[in-house]
Amino acid sequence: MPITGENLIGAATRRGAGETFRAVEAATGNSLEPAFASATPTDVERACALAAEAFDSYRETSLEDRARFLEAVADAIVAIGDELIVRCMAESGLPRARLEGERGRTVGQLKMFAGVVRDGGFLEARIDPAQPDRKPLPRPDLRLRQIAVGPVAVFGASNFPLAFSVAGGDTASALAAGCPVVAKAHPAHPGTSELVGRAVQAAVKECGLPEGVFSLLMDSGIAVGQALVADPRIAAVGFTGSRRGGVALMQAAAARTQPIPVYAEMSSINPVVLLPAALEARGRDIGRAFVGSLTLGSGQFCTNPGLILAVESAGLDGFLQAASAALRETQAATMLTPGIHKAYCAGVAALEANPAVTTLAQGLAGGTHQGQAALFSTTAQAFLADHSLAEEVFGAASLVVRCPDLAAIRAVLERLEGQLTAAVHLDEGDHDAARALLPVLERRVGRILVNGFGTGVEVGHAMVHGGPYPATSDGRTTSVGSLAIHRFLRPVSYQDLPEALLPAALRDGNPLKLWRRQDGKLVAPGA
Ligand SMILES: NC(=O)C1=CN([C@@H]2O[C@H](COP(=O)(O)OP(=O)(O)OC[C@H]3O[C@@H](n4cnc5c(N)ncnc54)[C@H](O)[C@@H]3O)[C@@H](O)[C@H]2O)C=CC1
Ligand SMILES: O=C(O)CCC(=O)C(=O)O
Repeated sequence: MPITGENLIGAATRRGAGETFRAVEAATGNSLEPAFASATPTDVERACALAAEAFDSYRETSLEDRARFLEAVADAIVAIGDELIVRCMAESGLPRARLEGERGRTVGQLKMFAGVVRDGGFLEARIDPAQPDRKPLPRPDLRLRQIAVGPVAVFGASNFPLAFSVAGGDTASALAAGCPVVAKAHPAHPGTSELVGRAVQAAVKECGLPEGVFSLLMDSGIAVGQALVADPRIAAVGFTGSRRGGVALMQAAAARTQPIPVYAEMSSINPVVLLPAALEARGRDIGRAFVGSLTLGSGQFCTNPGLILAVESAGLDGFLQAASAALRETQAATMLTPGIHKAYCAGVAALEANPAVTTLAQGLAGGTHQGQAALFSTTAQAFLADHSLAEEVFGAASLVVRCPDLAAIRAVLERLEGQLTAAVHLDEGDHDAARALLPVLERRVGRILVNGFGTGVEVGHAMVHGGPYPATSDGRTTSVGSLAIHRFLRPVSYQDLPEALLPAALRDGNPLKLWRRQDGKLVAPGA
């Protein structure tokens, strides 16, 4: 499939008339062909108009047709073949095995949402039958279902060019909910974006859906994204990226005449608590496993373990020795973009220059575009006194906070902003300490895990990939897993509608065979 550098606007391909730009080969910094041209305000307007036009018909597609469409998108992505992986490797610097795995996750995610759609549970159908004889007042017939919110703007992430990008979790969950999507390609991987975008475009056509169900816009800067969020036809935004970018989109959305929700997944340092019994029993093993998680994908995971908390002990010394030894042998790895590499180097330099911070170990030095892993330590007292130490350094750097006691660990956790994950390493002897920390962790994070690290999010039904601000803009939601669909739904009540006017999900006789809540009680289809 040739990459042309065009915008995909509904069924059409259209060369933008805005500023041109090229993808950059992450490993070398060289430009890649072809030239991409940024979309213009007219392109944004056309994509949003088509999305609005498609909305009423797309959101009422049958559950089976919508599920088949999601599967067709998955199949079309697989059908691109190796060309997708090769282009993505060049643009992102990520290795083949990682990207093949990420493609599997992307396809699996689309198929999971196909299952969610077929099941129909997301409609949350509820029926409170009329009680005409109720005293003192009769009760009306009330029926409720969830409907799609409207066209969704999706901003792909630089660090997951497939699973969190053009046909990633935000797009899959929005399409599953019944929302058309206008995606804004990340300028770090425009070729990958176009290939995936063309696969979605082909699936829309193959399934006979209105063309406005999907569009893809290119931009070297932020103008297209700003125009998209400001467009009155866009009803919600999905974003993964920097805190600065996410906050800018939240502000743009809030400044609209009709404000809309922005679901932004932004920054997180993912505290890891090492409890005393676990450290004493296997501090060295935990140290080696920690370095594996820290350096995965050159540390470019929002779930990266950026903060380690432990009480001073021989076990902690063992952890630090093993982690430092493993880190010193770690190869430097290509980072996603020169900008991300520069930001990482600046973050590491700031830690090195901080008098309260000690450099424990560094990975092997690398080339111009490669990130060198680094491990630092400080004290709980210094951490609590210096807010800059809690800032995300996006890459393979982590800070160990040496604590005098468990109370200091708790004080550091209380100081942290919202996080995506917290990991606790524990043995049975640590259960009392862990129990005492759990309420703090629940207040701070979206996912609590034991004896592991947060990198590598499982896509499933019980997953929360979210957390209080600034981990995300709305801690009540998740961007991974089937619950992500709820970001793009809203409930509507139908009072006293004649049967002929009711949506199928709420009709007598339950034609869609849904689980429904009847007078508050869950009733199985056919019951
Ligand atoms: N926490 C996380 O999951 C991630 C964090 N990052 C952080 O973000 C930094 C930069 O990485 P990027 O991926 O380029 O993130 P970014 O936030 O700068 O850009 C992400 C997307 O949002 C758009 N955008 C950014 N600012 C905007 C604005 N003001 N108005 C409209 N659109 C805007 C960009 O064009 C891009 O499409 C990294 O160095 C890292 O610190 C990056 C990737 C993931
Ligand atoms: O750890 C993962 O699998 C996902 C990480 C993520 O969401 C991100 O880095 O943006």
